[in-house]
Order: sequence, then C-alpha cells, then structure tokens
Amino acid sequence: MLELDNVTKTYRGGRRAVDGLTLRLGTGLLGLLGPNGAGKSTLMRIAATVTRPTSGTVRYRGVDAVAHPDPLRRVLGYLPQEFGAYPNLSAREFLSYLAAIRGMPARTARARIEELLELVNLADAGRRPLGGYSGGMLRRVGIAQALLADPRVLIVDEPTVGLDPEERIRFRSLLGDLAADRTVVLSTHIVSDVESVAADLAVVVRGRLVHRGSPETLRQRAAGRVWQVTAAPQEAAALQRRFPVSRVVHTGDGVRMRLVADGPPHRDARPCAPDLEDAYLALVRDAAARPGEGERR
Ligand SMILES: Nc1ncnc2c1ncn2[C@@H]1O[C@H](COP(=O)(O)OP(=O)(O)OP(=O)(O)O)[C@@H](O)[C@H]1O
Repeated sequence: MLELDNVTKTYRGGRRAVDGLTLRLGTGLLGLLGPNGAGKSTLMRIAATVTRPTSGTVRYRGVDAVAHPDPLRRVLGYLPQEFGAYPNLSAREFLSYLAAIRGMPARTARARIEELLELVNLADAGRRPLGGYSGGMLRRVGIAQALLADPRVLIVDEPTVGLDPEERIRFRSLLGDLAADRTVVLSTHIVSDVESVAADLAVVVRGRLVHRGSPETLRQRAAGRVWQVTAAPQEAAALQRRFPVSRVVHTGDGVRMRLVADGPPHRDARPCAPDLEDAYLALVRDAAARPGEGERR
C-alpha cells in the first residue's frame, strides 16, 4: 500500500505543481488523468521518491518513504516522462548495466533481459546502439527497464507517447495483466489510454485531485449534460467558443458535434449518454473554472 497524504510541491519560483493531494494506492491499476501541466509528473516523481514533497507525507507499507525511501525503491519500477538512455549502449547492454547496479546475479539478469526484450518487441533490435532507436523504440526500452526487477509498485508516466496504435494496445494489456497482483499507476492526458484497462481513475487538475473512482462514476458526473448538435459552420464555431466540445465531424449537412452544457445549447440539440471522454472534458473545464473546488473535497 502506497499512501500520499496531503502532498504539496512548490517549485523554486513559487509554482505550486501539487496542492494538498491525497492518494491511496493498493493492488490494481490506477489511471491518473489530467491535462498538460496539471502536476501528474510531479506527483509521479514524488511517489517514485525522486522528488521530495514540500509538505505532506508518502508512506509505503506504513514506512515514511521521504525519510526512508529504500524499502519502496527496492520494489519500485519507474518510467519517467523524459527517459534518457545511453546512446552508445545497445538495449541489452543498457539493461545489463542497470541489472548490475541493482545487484541482480548475472545469470538471472540475462534470462530476465531476454524475456523483457521479447515482451517489448525488441529482441531483434536489442544489439543495436540506442542512439539509432526511434522514439517509440526508446519508450519500449524504458518500459523494459521499469520491469527489470519485477517491481511490486510500477509507476509509468505517459508511457504510450511515441508508440504506434498496435504497441499502445499491447502495452495497455500488459499493464492490465501486471496489475493483477501489484500496484500500477499509469499517468496520461489521453482518456483512451486508461479507458479499457483502469477500473480506478484519479483526475488531477491544477495540482488538485478532482475525481477518484471508477470510470462509471466519472461518466455519471456528466449525465444530462452531453448533447449532440448538427449546425451550420458559423453557428458551430460560435458553439465551440461557448462550450467544451468532445468531438467534431464535418458532414454534408454541416458540423456534427458532441458538447457539454447544463441545458440544451441549440434548438436541435439531442441529449446523449456521456462517454468517458465527454465526462473527463466536462470535469476538467468545471475544475479549471472553479479553482477552489479541489480544496473542499
Ligand atoms: N522542475 C520544475 N521547476 C519549476 N516548475 C516546474 C518543474 N517541473 C514542473 N514544473 C511546473 O509545474 C507544473 C506541473 O508540471 P508537471 O510536469 O508535474 O505536470 P504534468 O501534469 O505532468 O504535465 P505534462 O504532461 O505537460 O508534463 C507545470 O506548470 C510545470 O511547468
């Protein structure tokens, strides 16, 4: 059990990236959603013990992970958002190097590295220097290094950036499998990254937790507020300025949109059942408009 309690992080210069946030993590996959700049990476770095909170506590199995990070670090796999690798090493060499630092016996490491390269689809490229890898390939090396020591707590920050659609699906299902018996946190600003795999979602806006619960409870928050409208281009542009819009399709009849509004936004508006994308958009807009809301939760 990893517990972040009332965590705040204020960077030098006064920027408060995380603001009194409490998050308790058990077995399973938590999807951490939030727009760019919401504070997800800062929160992930705090949970991964590479950034110290300005205030608040982080506990792993009851032990203060700020004062005593080692018990958490021993069981942690972390894929940071900016994952730099060593351009002259091959993927195999890089992973062997990390395994040696972790004190893994060479034979165990060799077997594990082959297994992981297979898993992330890099078995063939594993002898080439990382300097020649594409962004997506480097991301996959990052995923492999996070899984090296079979971590009990796995924290992955925007892991699908640079992956092609097939790799995304593959990676999501891998995380889903891993979460069966460990804690996995996946941070992203892309709803579809978490939609099919996370039964538990946390939404962060401006450093505050504005929702925690199942995708269903998030969807319910937008019930009665999602509308489909087909309008002429000029009218559509005006609607887009006034309301959060989750989809736009240009058709022969005009512009078909899904948008979020408290009442019918247009004479031809038809109510729709909210999907996760609509509900997330509505929540982010509401929370951004009412910056004090997170504090009252
Ligand atoms: N080292 C730092 N020094 C100063 N400000 C920082 C630092 N790191 C992040 N910030 C600021 O803190 C805020 C939250 O950033 P953070 O990277 O945690 O958000 P995020 O949700 O992960 O966004 P993104 O997905 O765009 O990285 C942003 O305004 C960012 O500019």
